[in-house]
Amino acid sequence: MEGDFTGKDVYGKHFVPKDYLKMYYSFSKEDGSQEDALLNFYLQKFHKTFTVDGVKGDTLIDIGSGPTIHQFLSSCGSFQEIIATDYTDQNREEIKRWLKKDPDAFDWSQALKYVCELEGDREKWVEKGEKVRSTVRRVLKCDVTQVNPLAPLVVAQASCVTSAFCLDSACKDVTTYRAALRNVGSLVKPGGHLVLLVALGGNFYMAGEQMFFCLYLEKETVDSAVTEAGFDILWSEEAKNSYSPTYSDCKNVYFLVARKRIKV
Ligand SMILES: Cc1nn(C[C@](C)(O)C(=O)N2CCN(c3cccc4cnccc34)CC2)cc1-c1ccccc1
Repeated sequence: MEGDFTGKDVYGKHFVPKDYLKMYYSFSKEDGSQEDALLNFYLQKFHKTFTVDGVKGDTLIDIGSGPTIHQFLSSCGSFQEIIATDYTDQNREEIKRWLKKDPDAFDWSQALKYVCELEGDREKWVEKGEKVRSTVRRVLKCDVTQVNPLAPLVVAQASCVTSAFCLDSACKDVTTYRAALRNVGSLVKPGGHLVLLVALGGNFYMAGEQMFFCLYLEKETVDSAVTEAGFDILWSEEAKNSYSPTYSDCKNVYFLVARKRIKV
């Protein structure tokens, strides 16, 4: 089942955050389920990057945040400010609902508890939520196909840029993917870090009843695009895609941490 490229307009019109969040971010009731395994993988790798390996700095920009905040749970203690961004209004609104403690916001408590357990005290999950809320200061529009993805705003280069499942969904081919990686990489200051979470080996994913395009990527394609964008890959790790095959045909999920070369 292959999907045609899902243009930006399709996202804006047909992407329903609540459907997506229910499918990909609802912890199952029984521990250790297949679906949890993948979310736990991302949370463990963000924990390794920021809490164990100590990647830190002044500002972190998250590109293509979608309607999620799981990607901030480990980094919120390592940066003075986090800027969340997304292309679609409904995703930015979903993030703002959670930041404002709107009763209709998605319940991230299971993910908060999991990350607090990784940090050694599961009971600290309420404080962790408040820390995320105080660190995510701005929620901005982004478009990775623009040379300045945050245009018309000009934002100072950041110590770290993270991007989860964005470029693979936003780029129609590898040429566009390489260009988008250069665009996103331009937001990182020299010596700063780039953290990517990529779906590998697939063509589509579902959000509710709607099919969305996913660029078919292999690890080597991502690695060479990151290197050509001016970064040295520090480490990376793959995990099997344990989502139901009806959700997506992607084979693996790929976590990568890279550092921007300092031009001498
Ligand atoms: C899980 C998962 N989450 N997501 C992220 C998701 C839901 O697609 C999203 O909300 N996004 C990314 C695309 N995005 C964009 C779309 C068009 C143009 C954009 C221009 N700039 C920036 C962003 C743009 C808008 C936000 C994808 C998966 C997934 C992927 C493969 C297999 C299985 C699951």
